[in-house]
Amino acid sequence: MKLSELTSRLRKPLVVGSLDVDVSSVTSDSRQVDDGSIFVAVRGTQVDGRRFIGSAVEAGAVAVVSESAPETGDPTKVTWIQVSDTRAALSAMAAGLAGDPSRDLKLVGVTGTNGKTTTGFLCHHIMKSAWHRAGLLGTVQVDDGEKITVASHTTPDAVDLQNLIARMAGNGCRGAALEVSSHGIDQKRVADLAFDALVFTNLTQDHLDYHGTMAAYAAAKFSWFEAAAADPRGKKPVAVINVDDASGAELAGMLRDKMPIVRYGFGLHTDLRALEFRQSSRGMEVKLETKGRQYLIRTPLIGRFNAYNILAALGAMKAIGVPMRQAIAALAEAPQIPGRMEYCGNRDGVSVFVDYAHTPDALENSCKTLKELEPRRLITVFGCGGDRDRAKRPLMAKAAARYSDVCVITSDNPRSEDPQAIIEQVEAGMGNSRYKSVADRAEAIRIAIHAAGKGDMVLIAGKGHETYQEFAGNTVDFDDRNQARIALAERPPMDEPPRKR
Ligand SMILES: CC(=O)N[C@H]1[C@@H](OP(=O)(O)OP(=O)(O)OC[C@H]2O[C@@H](n3ccc(=O)[nH]c3=O)[C@H](O)[C@@H]2O)O[C@H](CO)[C@@H](O)[C@@H]1O[C@H](C)C(=O)N[C@@H](C)C(=O)N[C@H](CCC(=O)O)C(=O)O
Ligand SMILES: Nc1ncnc2c1ncn2[C@@H]1O[C@H](COP(=O)(O)OP(=O)(O)OP(=O)(O)O)[C@@H](O)[C@H]1O
Ligand SMILES: N[C@H](CCC[C@H](N)C(=O)O)C(=O)O
Ligand SMILES: [Mg+2]
Repeated sequence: MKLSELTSRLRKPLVVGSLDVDVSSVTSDSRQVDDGSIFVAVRGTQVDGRRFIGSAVEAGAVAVVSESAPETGDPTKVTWIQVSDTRAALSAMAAGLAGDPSRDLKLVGVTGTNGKTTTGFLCHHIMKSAWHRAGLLGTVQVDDGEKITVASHTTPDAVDLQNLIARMAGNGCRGAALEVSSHGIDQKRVADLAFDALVFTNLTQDHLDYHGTMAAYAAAKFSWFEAAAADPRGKKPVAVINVDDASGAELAGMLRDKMPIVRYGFGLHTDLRALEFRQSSRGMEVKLETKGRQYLIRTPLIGRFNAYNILAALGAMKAIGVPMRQAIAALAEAPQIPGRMEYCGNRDGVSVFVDYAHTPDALENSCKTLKELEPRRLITVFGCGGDRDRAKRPLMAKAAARYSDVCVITSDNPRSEDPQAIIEQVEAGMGNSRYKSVADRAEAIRIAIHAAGKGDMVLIAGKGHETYQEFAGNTVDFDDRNQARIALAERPPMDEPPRKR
């Protein structure tokens, strides 16, 4: 492709050099530059990508995109393009090179603090049952329609994203579900995708390390909807919004005259309304009303929060034209979503669940869900990630303490932080509740499962599907589910009642 075909997509570029150049790829990482690449020098959160312009040119870059005027290099050899927003330029060029693949399939995007992965999996499952092939992209895995691979980000960078969507379309996927993180929106990773349905699940505290304030965090989420309303890119996108959530209601108000909206929730003034919800340890039933008709949904998922995720998925399916009855039938066979309320077995009457709750709201929801199943005691093992929102640590403690009989505070992914210091910040929120702190996560899981008695439930929260634990400078293999199974298998024998002579 000629460089000129891509620069036509940029906002007011200042070009020094020739546009009649063949280009093969675009990247913001100098380490991925090849002959014919365009190097986009992004000023990142850690380093300024302009530092790598020299090495990118040496590696074969034929064009450099930067927010500053040419400084190095020879514009007769390397074309220099100055723009005001390099992340936007990266996204626009990536879409151009990939051939705007989001036009070729129905694309559902899901944003919100909690529930993106779950809703994404549900949409993917329903689309697959309706259309045979569908794509999925999110925190846990990527399904390109032919192969499933492990994901590195919730929302990958614009180049990987565009290429993955192109692969899905090429593999015959008629639709795809994509998790849209606030980082992804803010860093314009999704800026050049045309969505058919944009789902908003909820907004509660997380990621303040990145966004600074809840207002900025909300603004990032809202901007994705506003952009789609202002520039639908040839589609007629529908916003699917949880209006029981205060931010969701605010968003629906903002979008009222700008795009079609499907409002969902348990409250009145919804287009998809849950009327009743009943659960057991084996699944739940939700009675739903839409357009004056009632439906009964049966699914193996549990938890009121999952009733919301089901409404979100059904709202998205409605937006992309999957018939309601077909979608509901598929939900009866909903898959186990890795690490989301995943049942890990029962021994001696002790049952163990692993869940990815790593925000105050999620932890409260998962503890409450298990407590509602009336265990003798709920024992919760959890910790908080390092190098992430610190303000959520005592709040997660408060949420866990509220519904658990005993907590075991441990390490999540400490990353560069001191594990003990994180634990102390968690302890600050425990109040007078019963807890024990054990920094070693395997040991904490073992202690919780071995201390449990008949009728108790153990919840291991925070890491869900993760198969590693990240410490300063080293990442080790670690899987809560395996640790839970090991601890269950190694449970010491229960005290036998004394035999009568
Ligand atoms: C804070 C954050 O979001 N960082 C992401 C961001 O990095 P950045 O733009 O700040 O990059 P940087 O490290 O400062 O480097 C600046 C530029 O120099 C380039 N560089 C750097 C070194 C070099 O030798 N050559 C070179 O060209 C880099 O490629 C980059 O373009 O863009 C990178 C490329 O897309 C991401 O890999 C990186 O994710 C980091 C690893 C990360 O941990 N991100 C997390 C917080 C994240 O994105 N999470 C969200 C939400 C999770 C959820 O709630 O589900 C997600 O979507 O996964
Ligand atoms: N709709 C919801 N509302 C509140 N909590 C939820 C909801 N759905 C799931 N949860 C809780 O949040 C945890 C994470 O769920 P899920 O992975 O679906 O969210 P996510 O938005 O993808 O999270 P992440 O941002 O980390 O990728 C679950 O394990 C559960 O405890
Ligand atoms: N996508 C989230 C996942 C957090 C998971 C938790 N285990 C942690 O490490 O804090 C993040 O990167 O903030
Ligand atoms: Mg996710």
